[in-house]
Amino acid sequence: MPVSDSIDLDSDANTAGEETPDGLPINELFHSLQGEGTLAGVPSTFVRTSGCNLRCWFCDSYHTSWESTHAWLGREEILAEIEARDADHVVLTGGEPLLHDESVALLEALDERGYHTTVETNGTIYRDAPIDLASISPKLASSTPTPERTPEDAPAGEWEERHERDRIDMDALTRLVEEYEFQLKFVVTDGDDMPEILELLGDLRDAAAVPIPDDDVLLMPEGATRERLAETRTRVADLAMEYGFRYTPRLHVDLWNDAPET
Ligand SMILES: C[S@@+](CC[C@H](N)C(=O)[O-])C[C@H]1O[C@@H](n2cnc3c(N)ncnc32)[C@H](O)[C@@H]1O
Ligand SMILES: Nc1nc2[nH]cc(C(=O)O)c2c(=O)[nH]1
Ligand code: SF4
Ligand SMILES: [Mg+2]
Repeated sequence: MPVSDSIDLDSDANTAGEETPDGLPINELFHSLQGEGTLAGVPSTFVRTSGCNLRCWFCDSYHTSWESTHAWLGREEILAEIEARDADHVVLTGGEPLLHDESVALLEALDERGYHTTVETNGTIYRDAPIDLASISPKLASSTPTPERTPEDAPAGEWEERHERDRIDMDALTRLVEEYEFQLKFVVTDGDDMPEILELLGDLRDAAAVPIPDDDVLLMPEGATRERLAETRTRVADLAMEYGFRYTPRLHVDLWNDAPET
């Protein structure tokens, strides 16, 4: 059920506007199977924050980035919604969840309660928090919203420069891989993406004080719908075999296509 349907939007904590000290802008909160990465298939509660510092043209969470919509939920309300869902894995995603100071406090509260936490992040922001798996998806040049590749109704061109400037922060990436158990999950369309992935990995391996095994590098096919995935996934699986990286499916798209709260 959409969080906006299950929660009283008129309560003070949900007033749209400034970020409250103990609350987060929440786009949706739901129970599903982890669809991506090394924990694919694990029953998990997803907490999707609103707001992003990037604007990938392909973003499958349009309402957290291009057209940010949300309810404001207090920390205790979020915890109660999570506890009501009975999964011991929690996935904090967005939007970009690490934009928000409050994400740290939420992760601390989840850690105290014994949850396994995965944070889905674009890797541009480092925060010190109890994160069990940093699921980092650095954005390649092919994600940049050029005027030809901007979603319908979105402001054309406006975000191109900013996205291109901010999509890689080597210091943040380095700290994330050094401090947390991690996976690097690249969204791939075709072989043209591979030189940039190899270059980025080379730079990160030079910068980081920890090993970055190929086993922790995952190629994920670009596609927010079954139709689109049918075009990209075999090509991306072939690239994973060719380069010796892992392939990750997008199980939730196979199972539920682009339905919300899946
Ligand atoms: C919506 S993002 C939120 C977390 C964070 N902003 C990020 O990009 O990692 C969650 C995951 O979905 C991936 N993603 C978004 N749109 C996609 C698409 N069209 N095809 C494949 N993966 C996509 C992102 O790369 C990321 O791994
Ligand atoms: N089932 C499911 N698995 C996911 N893994 C990462 C997701 C995300 O949007 O961050 C996601 C999602 O949206 N749904
Ligand atoms: S960084 Fe993540 S949430 Fe932000 S626009 Fe890209 S895919 Fe969407
Ligand atoms: Mg998703």
